Amino acid sequence: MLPTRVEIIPSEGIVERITAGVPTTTALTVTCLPHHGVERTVRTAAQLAELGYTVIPHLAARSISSQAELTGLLRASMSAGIGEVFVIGGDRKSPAGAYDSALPLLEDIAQYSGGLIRAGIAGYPEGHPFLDRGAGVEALLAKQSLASHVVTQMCFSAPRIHDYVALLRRVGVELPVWAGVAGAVPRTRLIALAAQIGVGSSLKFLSRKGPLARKLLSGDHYSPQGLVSELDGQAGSVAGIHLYSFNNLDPVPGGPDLASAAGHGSALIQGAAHDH
Ligand SMILES: NC(=O)C1=CN([C@@H]2O[C@H](COP(=O)(O)OP(=O)(O)OC[C@H]3O[C@@H](n4cnc5c(N)ncnc54)[C@H](O)[C@@H]3O)[C@@H](O)[C@H]2O)C=CC1
Ligand SMILES: Nc1nc(=O)c2c([nH]1)NC[C@@H]1CN(c3ccc(C(=O)N[C@@H](CCC(=O)O)C(=O)O)cc3)CN21
Repeated sequence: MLPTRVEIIPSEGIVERITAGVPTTTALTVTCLPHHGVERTVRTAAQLAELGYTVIPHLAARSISSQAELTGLLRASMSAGIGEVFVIGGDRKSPAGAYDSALPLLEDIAQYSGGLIRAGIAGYPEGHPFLDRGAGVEALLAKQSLASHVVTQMCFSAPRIHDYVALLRRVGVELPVWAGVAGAVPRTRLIALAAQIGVGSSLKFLSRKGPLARKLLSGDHYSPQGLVSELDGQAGSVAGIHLYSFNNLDPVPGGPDLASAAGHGSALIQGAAHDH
């Protein structure tokens, strides 16, 4: 069974919700949204790390204003026992400082942490709103010597993820790839979020697939369980599952109890299974 990490948004009250319902054995990643800022991400990640979770804060280059701010963020992370971050350009329209994309930030993280912090970088199996496929792959090639793994944008198709991993291997990207999978979130919210973050085309792809799409998107909640089983069944292609929870941490009514979840049999994945 593939290892799973659960992505959360550092919104008000999230630490309390997590401690109430998520076992400390669940690895968590904390997003960095433009309107939240990076300090909030690192503060939340440090709190959760001190409570015993393995936590990976997202550092968005365009939200970091200076090298001094970066060293402060790294110090706070390392003193909470955090040994890994996820580095992205970030959605901020104009950069807050000199870091305008992931690469220069990765370089400074390696330097200031003395190579002690691992870094994940983003991959786009479904394409990207403004990076064409070639530019996306070029960016990965430029970053790979400073990174430990790739995490994909939300994706809804196992073959598409496998094709993407094969493409990366062909062009010389050797990093382990974690497949980005949407959690058991309400279907209408998932569709709105997908459009917002630029994976709308991926959902259109699904809608062309007739009965399969209807099955995936039917019921109140999307269920990632089928996709996760397919990825599990093809061991060796992906290194793990990165579950975008969108803070939907509550077990779906009638689903299994999240607090008793183990491994990636997490209720966050299984919760919506009864929908189908
Ligand atoms: N996949 C994910 O989980 C997430 C993706 N994103 C968004 O995906 C985009 C690419 O980020 P990375 O994959 O880290 O690429 P990157 O930072 O390595 O950049 C690749 C290329 O895109 C340009 N670029 C990056 N962010 C930009 C932006 N906001 N506006 C205009 N140009 C930009 C860079 O200058 C560079 O030429 C960003 O907009 C990022 O915010 C944001 C958060 C999470
Ligand atoms: N372009 C891009 N930006 C991202 O931030 C991002 C990706 N792609 N792809 C993968 C994940 C998905 N992410 C998301 C997407 C939406 C929300 C979201 O729920 N936004 C709420 C605001 C939440 C809040 O302020 O507490 C919204 O209504 O916009 C959070 C993280 C973060 N990641």
